[in-house]
Amino acid sequence: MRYLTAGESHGPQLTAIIEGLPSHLPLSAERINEQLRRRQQGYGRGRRMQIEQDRVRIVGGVRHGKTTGAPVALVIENRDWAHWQAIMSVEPVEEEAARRRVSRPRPGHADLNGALKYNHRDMRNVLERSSARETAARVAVGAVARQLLEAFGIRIGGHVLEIGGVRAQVPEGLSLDELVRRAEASPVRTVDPEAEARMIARIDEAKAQGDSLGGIVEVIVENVPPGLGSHVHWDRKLDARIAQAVVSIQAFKGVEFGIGFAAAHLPGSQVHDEIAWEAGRGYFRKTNRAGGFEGGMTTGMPIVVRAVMKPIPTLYKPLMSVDIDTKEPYAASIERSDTCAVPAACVVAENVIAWEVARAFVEKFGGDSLDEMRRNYEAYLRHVEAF
Ligand SMILES: Cc1cc2nc3c(=O)[nH]c(=O)nc-3n(C[C@H](O)[C@H](O)[C@H](O)COP(=O)(O)O)c2cc1C
Ligand SMILES: C=C(O[C@@H]1CC(C(=O)O)=C[C@@H](OP(=O)(O)O)[C@H]1O)C(=O)O
Repeated sequence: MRYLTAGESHGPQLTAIIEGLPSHLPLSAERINEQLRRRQQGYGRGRRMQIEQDRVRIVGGVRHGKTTGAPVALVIENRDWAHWQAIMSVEPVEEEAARRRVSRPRPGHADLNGALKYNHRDMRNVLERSSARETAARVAVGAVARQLLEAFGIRIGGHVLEIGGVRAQVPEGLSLDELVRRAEASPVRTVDPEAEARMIARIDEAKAQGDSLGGIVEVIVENVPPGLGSHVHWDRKLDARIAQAVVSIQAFKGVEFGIGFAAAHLPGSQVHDEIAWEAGRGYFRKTNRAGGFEGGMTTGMPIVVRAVMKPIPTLYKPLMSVDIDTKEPYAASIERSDTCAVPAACVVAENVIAWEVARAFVEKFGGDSLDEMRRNYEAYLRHVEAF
């Protein structure tokens, strides 16, 4: 499976095309909208989220509620476009004022690198596409993948572990259902009410100071069969694909699986997971420090991914930059901006991970029709059980 997205932050719409979904998959626009709605929430976002009410339109590949096997095309309109039509016009615009030209690149954003690379003296041409507005399209794509995974009982949940240095305590043995229930009820998507209050206070403080905050999110995927991904070639390792997908989210800078970076300072005996077998359960690991992967393949234990988001680059109290016209030092441009988008980014991470797991699932079990996939999946489960 593959997908492409197109569209600018303040253009008319975002567009996504997904190719390679099996036929006969029931696909609900409402379930996609549910993920889009989740992405728009979260304490610390700016005014743009009050303007948008993201809803998907399925404009290809689905008939009478089910996929046909043809590419699935999705559209999400930008309500803000109404205010930006002249600035974002596809046709040439004469007046300078109608351009809202950006000439002072923001440290930490894509502005300067993109301008140098694509030879744009107006950095709006860069920021419009580098903007995390594009994550709405990726969440819609992930929400489709999620519906495929759920048809096979695979479930995904996420929560915020840290914002601005405030770390949540996650109770031992919390079920995925309970974790999701608590995170959904929290404005910062955390399971720890005490940390929640301190995270909110930190966001308020940062906002008052014209500053911004990052954090850490955790995503868990349960009921995954063993053997998704492959050890035989670098670009088929599923943990590596997930890492690429997560770090491709705007402002994400790092990813770890299971105990992650702690593996660097622990001896092997405290890092690797002992293998066991029980009648009725088959093979399993006694612990899950590996976070669900060995050799680039799923072990059958839950996939556990943590990822770091840096603070938002646009600062209301801007850092110094250079005006590309005068080459003089100037405070960077101020575009309307979020203070902290970690809770929203957690939803993005869930959905890009859903996509990668679904892609590996289709590779393993075939992607022409859902029935065919199910036959292959069930035969494989019988093979694993008998092994
Ligand atoms: C959900 C979400 C919302 C974001 N909102 C903003 C924002 O309001 N202002 C901003 O400057 N950056 C925002 N970012 C981050 C930038 O898009 C990102 O830092 C930029 O594209 C540069 O890419 P890089 O940080 O991955 O290097 C957001 C990121 C995410 C995931
Ligand atoms: C639009 C979204 O996020 C945007 C991501 C973003 C950036 O620079 O990444 C900058 C802001 O854009 P604007 O200036 O229009 O408010 C955010 O609102 C969204 O998440 O849907």
